Amino acid sequence: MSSGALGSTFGSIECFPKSNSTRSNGATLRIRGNVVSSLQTGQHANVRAKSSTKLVRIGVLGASGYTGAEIVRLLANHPYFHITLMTADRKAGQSFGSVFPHLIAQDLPDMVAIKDAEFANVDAVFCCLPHGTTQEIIKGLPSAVKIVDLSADFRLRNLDEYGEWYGQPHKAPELQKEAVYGLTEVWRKEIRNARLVANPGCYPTSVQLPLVPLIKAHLIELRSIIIDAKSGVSGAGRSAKEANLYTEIAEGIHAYGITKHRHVPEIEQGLSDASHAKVTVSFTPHLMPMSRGMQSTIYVEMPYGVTHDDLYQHLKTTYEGEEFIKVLEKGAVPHTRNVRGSNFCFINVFPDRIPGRAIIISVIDNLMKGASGQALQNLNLMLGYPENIGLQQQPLFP
Ligand SMILES: NC(=O)C1=CN([C@@H]2O[C@H](COP(=O)(O)OP(=O)(O)OC[C@H]3O[C@@H](n4cnc5c(N)ncnc54)[C@H](OP(=O)(O)O)[C@@H]3O)[C@@H](O)[C@H]2O)C=CC1
Ligand SMILES: CC(=O)N[C@@H](CCC(=O)OP(=O)(O)O)C(=O)O
Repeated sequence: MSSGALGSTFGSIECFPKSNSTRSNGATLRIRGNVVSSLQTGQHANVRAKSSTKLVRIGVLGASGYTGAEIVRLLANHPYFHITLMTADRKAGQSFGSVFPHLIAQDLPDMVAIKDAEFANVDAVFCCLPHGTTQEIIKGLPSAVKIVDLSADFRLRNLDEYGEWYGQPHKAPELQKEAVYGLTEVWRKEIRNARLVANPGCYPTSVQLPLVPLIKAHLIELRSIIIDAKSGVSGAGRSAKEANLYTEIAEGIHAYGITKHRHVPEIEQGLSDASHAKVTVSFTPHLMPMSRGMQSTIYVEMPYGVTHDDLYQHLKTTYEGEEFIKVLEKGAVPHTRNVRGSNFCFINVFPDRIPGRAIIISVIDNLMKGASGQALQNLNLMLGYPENIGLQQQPLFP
């Protein structure tokens, strides 16, 4: 099912295939007319819809962090998912509304420490924990529980590479084998059947969405791919760090992780899969004085005879039916502010003044398509729902 078809499905939920109405955990979902209208009329009606259906029980591990809070925000508009477990570390024992007052209107369980979490009451989890802590926790989950892991712990297939870039040996190699990489528009078929999805990093999402189709179509040279990327500060998580103080970030921009950022092997794995050859990239991330948003400006060389217009047309055709990937009108510059708070990725292609080269710009919201938005898109797919449920909010502006 392409997400292009989902727009119409969303407005006529009674037409879901029968197979989508019975869950493997025995919970039965009855989709009724009132759910359709509640989807269209927002939160209040949505609560009504939730109470009239048997819901998928969701755990949010690391709910007191930025990506956890974003999942909770999105699930407020999800008619079939209901949060039954939330965990925190330093903030365990606190109510979610006291930690995130903007979400105080939701009826949610208090946050507990992982050691006190009761997984018998969950059907699926979003794991929003720091990398390194995630592997052991996931290893202990009941096998029936579906998992979308937002950390980097299951993204790299090569465990030696994981050890090298993350500075510690992998603690769950057997689980790594079953993990499916969650770049939805590229691995949709595999994600549908997965139990464990490794949600991509934010930078790798913004880079691979434009480059994977172009590489598959042999429209760019594999050598000399240069990625200049910029992120909002929420990309670094919510825990206090001196380098992320307002005074260190405001009114300036700086590069970091030059030549050794841990997203390099993830990007190279995805591009190498697309080309069936080893691809290497120059990648330099920068920190920007904004809370959310991410831009990757990508400089590529084209084979003789290929023009930037060929790249543009190919991306336009590839993503024509996709709800969340928008290749803009020719010449329009993607702005991070135009995707803020949404699951969109905006892309465009420009000719370089140097013949034979092109410049690709891709923007996302790092907390949405770069993390929690894509994670929800994936869990929807894994559980047989239309992938856009809970994700149709438009960008915030200004
Ligand atoms: N922020 C972003 O844009 C993106 C983040 N990611 C990844 O998603 C994951 C979560 O990121 P983010 O939400 O930004 O991080 P935060 O630092 O904001 O949140 C981390 C969460 O994990 C909890 N936690 C920390 N240490 C432990 C531990 N040892 N055991 C159990 N729980 C713990 C924290 O609890 P408490 O606060 O109570 O201490 C908090 O709930 C990370 O792996 C990150 O790399 C991926 C893509 C983008
Ligand atoms: C601004 C900032 O610090 N960003 C983070 C990337 C966030 C992300 O996607 O991290 P994971 O790969 O760990 O999931 C960083 O550069 O480490």
